[in-house]
Amino acid sequence: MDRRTGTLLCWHAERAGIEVLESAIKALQNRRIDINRVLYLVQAQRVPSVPATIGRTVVEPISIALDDPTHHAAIYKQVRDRVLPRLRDLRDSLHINVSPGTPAMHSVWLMLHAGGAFPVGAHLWSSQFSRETGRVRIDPVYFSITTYLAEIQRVARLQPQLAVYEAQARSPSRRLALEHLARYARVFGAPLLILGERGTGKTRLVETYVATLKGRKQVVTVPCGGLDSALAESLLFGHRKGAFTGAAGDRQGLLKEADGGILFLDEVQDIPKPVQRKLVRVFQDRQRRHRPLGSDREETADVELVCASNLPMAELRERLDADLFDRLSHLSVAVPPLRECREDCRDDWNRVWGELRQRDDIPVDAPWTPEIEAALQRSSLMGNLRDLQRLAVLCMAWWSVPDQKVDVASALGEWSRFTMTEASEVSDLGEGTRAERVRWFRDRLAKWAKARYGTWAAAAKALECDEKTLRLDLAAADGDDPHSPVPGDKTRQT
Ligand SMILES: Nc1ncnc2c1ncn2[C@@H]1O[C@H](COP(=O)(O)OP(=O)(O)OP(=O)(O)O)[C@@H](O)[C@H]1O
Repeated sequence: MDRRTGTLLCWHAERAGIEVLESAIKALQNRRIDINRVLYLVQAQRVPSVPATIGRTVVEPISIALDDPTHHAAIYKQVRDRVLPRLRDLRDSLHINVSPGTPAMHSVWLMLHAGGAFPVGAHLWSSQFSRETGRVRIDPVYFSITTYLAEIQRVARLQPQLAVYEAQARSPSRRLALEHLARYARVFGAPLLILGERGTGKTRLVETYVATLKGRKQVVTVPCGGLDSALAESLLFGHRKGAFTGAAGDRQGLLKEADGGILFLDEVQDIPKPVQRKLVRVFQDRQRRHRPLGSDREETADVELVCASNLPMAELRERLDADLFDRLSHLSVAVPPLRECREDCRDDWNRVWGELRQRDDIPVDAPWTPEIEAALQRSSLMGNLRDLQRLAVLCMAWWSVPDQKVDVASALGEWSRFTMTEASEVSDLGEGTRAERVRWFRDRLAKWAKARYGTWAAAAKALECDEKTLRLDLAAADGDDPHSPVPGDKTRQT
């Protein structure tokens, strides 16, 4: 093989000193690459004494202003501005030793290489001192852009960049709900119940926030709607071969599959009643005991249980087996609907936009005009985040590339046709009999007041009733007689 000449680019090794450079030059020589020039990056604040030559190799120090050698962005900027312009003519002759320097410096080399910032034919090397041979060996780094892309795609498939609510919500009601969620999710072993209208982001909260708080990566989500009894049982608990016609082999249930993680029962009220009875045992203690269909042995699993429902608590209680309800409702959090946290609408809007934006010709920033603001403030937003998603895709559809703006009137026109229809179908006054609606209203008023004013005392003061009245309004929604007079509540004694 022919000998080649080239330029070596690397950082000065703070701790090991100039020997690292000498060894790398020697190791490359052994690979028939003669380095005739070194571009030697040194930190401006600590310029070491650098020889003008090493053998026949000329050493050109480049002083880089860096306060913090672990600061990726600062390193990236300095290298891009001060170093890349000096490499332009080094086609097929640039060699970069990525080893000296901090991990942040290594990452910058790799990132620039992946982005195609170096001249064609640039080689990356990694040098290591071998204790066995007492020598430095140098190996090529095969890190092509496709390696990066493959990794990015793999990660994106496993865990897409999911937008999540800001931990510091602006509205008191969402802030309170998230505070409760954080507090409750940290009680390990106890089931957690999350209530909220459809589209309030319950599933997302469980799969991101709750999973992090509980320190469990894997979340096995079971959408419980539409499962018949036999299917639900075999899905959750598994079955043995021959347990029923068509059971050709043993099958592990989702409870076992979620071992070490979280089992999330979404729309838990839809689990068929016979299976609800069997779940009581699972919720009973931390061993999550259950019996696969056709098996005479119980199995256990180390699983954190989380349930969600879009029903209010009182209705959920009616739909669930009483024992199951008792066990799963100890720690419950209600995620407020968007119309009760309008202060958060703009942040939500930006996140929804960011998540749905797929094309580069659509702007990164979500459009925000007085008309959009007014619509989001006025609408009842019965679909919650899904209403924002609908508006976002409509704005994208009505985005005009030449004008670089959205035809807001058209997008909003289409949008309100849907949101109006929904609003008229869903009553803002609850459902059912007068008594049920009154109970529903009192419950919401009490929750809203507590969230709005922070404490029961402050809420009672603002509403000019006593604290006990408000607390009883909550209890009433959980089943107490709404018509029984509450002492001290002047409004209801009339
Ligand atoms: N914080 C967020 N920011 C932006 N988008 C979000 C956020 N949380 C959830 N979403 C999106 O909003 C939609 C509704 O979220 P999700 O499915 O979690 O709600 P849900 O309360 O579980 O609804 P349902 O009860 O109807 O299943 C999803 O498409 C999700 O992608």
